[in-house]
Amino acid sequence: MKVTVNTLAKMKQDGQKISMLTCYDASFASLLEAAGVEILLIGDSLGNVIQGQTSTLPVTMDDMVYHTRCVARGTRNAMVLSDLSFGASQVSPQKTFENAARLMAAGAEMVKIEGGMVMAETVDFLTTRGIPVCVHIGLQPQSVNIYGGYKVQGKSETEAETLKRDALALQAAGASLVVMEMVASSVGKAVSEALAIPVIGIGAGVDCDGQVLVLHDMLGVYPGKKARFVKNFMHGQTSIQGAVEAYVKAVRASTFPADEHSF
Ligand SMILES: Nc1nc(=O)c2c([nH]1)NC[C@@H]1CN(c3ccc(C(=O)N[C@@H](CCC(=O)O)C(=O)O)cc3)CN21
Ligand SMILES: CC(C)C(=O)C(=O)O
Ligand SMILES: [Mg+2]
Repeated sequence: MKVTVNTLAKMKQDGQKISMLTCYDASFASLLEAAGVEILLIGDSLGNVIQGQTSTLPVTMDDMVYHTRCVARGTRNAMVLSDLSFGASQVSPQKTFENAARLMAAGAEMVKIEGGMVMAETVDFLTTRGIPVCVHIGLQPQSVNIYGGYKVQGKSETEAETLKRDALALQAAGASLVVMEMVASSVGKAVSEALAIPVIGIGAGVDCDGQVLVLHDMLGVYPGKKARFVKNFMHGQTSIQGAVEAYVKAVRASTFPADEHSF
């Protein structure tokens, strides 16, 4: 059955964990959805894992549209979610809509935007005009040059409160989904409990409503630096299908992420 915003909302209500993985092409799209992955994210991490860049900043909207088309052709039931690339969502709600519309025309069913409270107006603009939005809070990789590195976010009590306040404001603005990256497990739990919409964590602890990893990280084929939140699911498996099924099973059973993958 087709995974929609309603499916995801019901899964949160029923306490069923949501599995999400990044995906960049049609062959992996059909493999991932056959293994039970609910959401396929065409992430701008394709800059790192497909293009060999050292950050996501050089990725263009043309790149995102191309990979979204590839994934959409291989997908029947999973939800297709695409990142807006750096520069595509920062200028104005109007320009963001134009870029998001390109992704939707290419086969995306929801778009993801990095940013906190500052993106509330944009979230409202898109969602009132037909485009469901996922907001990416906590560590926002497109802001790596502001942070001076990929660092855990929401460390102090006040920062954690700001994160929760931002998430609530974005939900009120119409967001359907949250991705929360690299925050303490206690923050992941608090934000997931505070929100009605599902929160998908990456390095945000086991108490989020779902989990996401970069495909190449969880298959152990990315040659770059491995973040603490990454687990190689090929260990003990003899096929990629088996590794992805093990990931889905671990997310559903809340055995991933373990403490060793959390902050
Ligand atoms: N292959 C890949 N996997 C990713 O998860 C990913 C990308 N690429 N590209 C875009 C962003 C960048 N991300 C990153 C990149 C590095 C760290 C990292 O080095 N983390 C360290 C530092 C922790 C700290 O300073 O406290 C870690 O040990 O987790 C984390 C997330 C997540 N995204
Ligand atoms: C790490 C995930 C959440 C992402 O945004 C990406 O793959 O680009
Ligand atoms: Mg991204």
